[in-house]
Amino acid sequence: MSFTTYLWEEALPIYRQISQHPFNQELKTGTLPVEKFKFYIAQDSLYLADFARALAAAGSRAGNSHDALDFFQFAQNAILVERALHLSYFKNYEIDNAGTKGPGCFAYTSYLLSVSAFESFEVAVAALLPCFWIYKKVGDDMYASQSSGNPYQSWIDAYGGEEFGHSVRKALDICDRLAEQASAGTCTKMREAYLTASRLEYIFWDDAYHLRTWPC
Ligand SMILES: Cc1ncc(C[n+]2csc(CCO)c2C)c(N)n1
Repeated sequence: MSFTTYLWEEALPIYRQISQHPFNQELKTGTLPVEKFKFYIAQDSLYLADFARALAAAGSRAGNSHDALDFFQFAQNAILVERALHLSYFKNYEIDNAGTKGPGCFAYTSYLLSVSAFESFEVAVAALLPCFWIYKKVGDDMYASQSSGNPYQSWIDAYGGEEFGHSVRKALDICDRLAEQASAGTCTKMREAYLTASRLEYIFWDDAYHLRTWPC
């Protein structure tokens, strides 16, 4: 069994909760209240800006130029996605300001930035992987059961598409190759990082669903 297949199985209970979360169920059927989608989009634009920095920081510490280039390309892509979000969704949904990070977005971006700066490349790759893989699976699931006239269809199309699938495959292959060469101790840290980032993905959606901001 490949390392990433093992990761998927270990984190399956978290993925199931994400996939069954009312935010994603209502996004899929198009019944998600618009203020929850707007909250999510604004937080996601703040997330993507830091996610791109984390990808570039991890890439700068890659062991070879191929992996570095892939991570720099992922970083470039995250910035382009963020820009597209601003141009289209911010305009369509009349969001004039992304505001500041809420608790889940803050926790997730702070975690990815610190792992990418202070842990090994291997552990950083494992922490950055759920962002790709969980979105691919969530996107595929929504793509497969489309409801006609869904106002959120363009969001679903972005993550269910082929081009995105190619990036996910690359990230998975890098993670598997690194794990094959890593010590048992590093593999344990990779698993922990993957699980932590998966839980933070859950919290990100849960915060949007409950429009959660700081308690004080
Ligand atoms: C909270 C949150 N997690 C994951 C993604 C998905 N995502 C963002 S950028 C990118 C590809 C980078 O090249 C992917 C897969 C998101 N949008 N928001």
